[in-house]
Amino acid sequence: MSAAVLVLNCGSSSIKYQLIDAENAHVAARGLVERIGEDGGHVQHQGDGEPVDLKLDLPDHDAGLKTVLDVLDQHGPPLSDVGLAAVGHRVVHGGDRFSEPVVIDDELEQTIDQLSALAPLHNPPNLAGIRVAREVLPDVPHVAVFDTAFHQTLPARAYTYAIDRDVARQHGIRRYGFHGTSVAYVSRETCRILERDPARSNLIVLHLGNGASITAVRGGESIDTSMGLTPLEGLVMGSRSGDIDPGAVFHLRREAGMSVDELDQFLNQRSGMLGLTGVRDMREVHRMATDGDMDAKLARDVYCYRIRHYIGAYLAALGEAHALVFTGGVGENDAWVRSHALAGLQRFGIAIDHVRNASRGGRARLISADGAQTAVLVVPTNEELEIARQSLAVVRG
Ligand SMILES: Nc1ncnc2c1ncn2[C@@H]1O[C@H](COP(=O)(O)OP(=O)(O)O)[C@@H](O)[C@H]1O
Ligand SMILES: CC(=O)OP(=O)(O)O
Ligand SMILES: [Mg+2]
Repeated sequence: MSAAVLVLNCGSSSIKYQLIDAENAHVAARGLVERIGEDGGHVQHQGDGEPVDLKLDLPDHDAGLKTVLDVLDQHGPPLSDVGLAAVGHRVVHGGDRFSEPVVIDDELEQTIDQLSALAPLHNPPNLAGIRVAREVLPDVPHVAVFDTAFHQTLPARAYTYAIDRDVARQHGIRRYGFHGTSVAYVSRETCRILERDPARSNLIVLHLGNGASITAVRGGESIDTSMGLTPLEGLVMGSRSGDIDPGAVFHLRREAGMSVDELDQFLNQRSGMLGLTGVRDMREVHRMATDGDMDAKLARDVYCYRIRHYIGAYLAALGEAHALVFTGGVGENDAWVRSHALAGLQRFGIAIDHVRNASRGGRARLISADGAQTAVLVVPTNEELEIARQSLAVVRG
């Protein structure tokens, strides 16, 4: 029986896809569709032949996804030959309804639609992808894998905001947490590498990508996480502010005359590293800092200090951490951020070896100093493989 899963991660203007064998982790094809709904649409595909690079206008997700299927047909491997077991969809917000992946039907589509208000940047494109994919691949089960699912174990004291309980209940205002698929994968990998029993392991997982979050994991379960009602809270991100006094929002509404939508856009798309420096990519921030740009230097400092602040909080929440793990584009590649985020934590049992930290390569590795109490690791995430595995498990029951 085929274990092939087509994994789709539909963003606002992009579609990332992989065709994966969920049993042996073999990737038969992967690709990226960019600039959907903008000028200069772009498709990059790597199947079983030469890499494919196409420029064509893609008015919407419908056109984007149909192009993916065409490219698979022409450049391989065609889905008709593969015999798909499932299509796995990344869905960012699942509210408090889903602690497991779910086979998608019309009712689930409606629920994801209702949850769009809580993740306006993420859920609408996720849903657009689901609708088109179900239409063009009607005979394959489609599975939703939620970013929020792994965090459904949060205790009430960690997910409750101190506001009027009736208002909170009525509007679903609580911490949900995101990046859960990545955190679940990375946590399991970490315990496997360290040969630790997950049930007896306390971990702090830092997912530092475009979005960034930190999670405290005890016994394989999330017990606290930095993202909240939406993926805006917590760490400083590429274009999102992370933590900010809500009073600043009222102040900007009154004094700067920003509308609610403008404020939403301001904090989600024009803040974070982009707001502080004018660029969102950490590599660019480093280049500017090296050239002496004071804003870039401050931004790096703010970014790392916020991480350290949360590590302190989660050490206190866990009592002790057996491992601290970096993942995501920044976490996996940025030795400077890793060493500055952990600076001064030796007394808490956290110390990195600078030679190990500076070593490159896409593989999981230990970077802590010999003798340090807490293992520090870099573990590349693989959300697509995790989605493929979870999707296959659901359809096989
Ligand atoms: N070598 C690098 N050094 C520092 N940061 C990097 C490096 N490579 C990628 N990044 C950062 O990682 C970000 C992308 O992270 P990633 O986890 O791949 O993103 P996404 O959240 O879209 O999945 C980029 O925006 C960039 O800031
Ligand atoms: C939830 C979230 O922030 O996702 P991403 O990092 O992909 O933007
Ligand atoms: Mg990501």
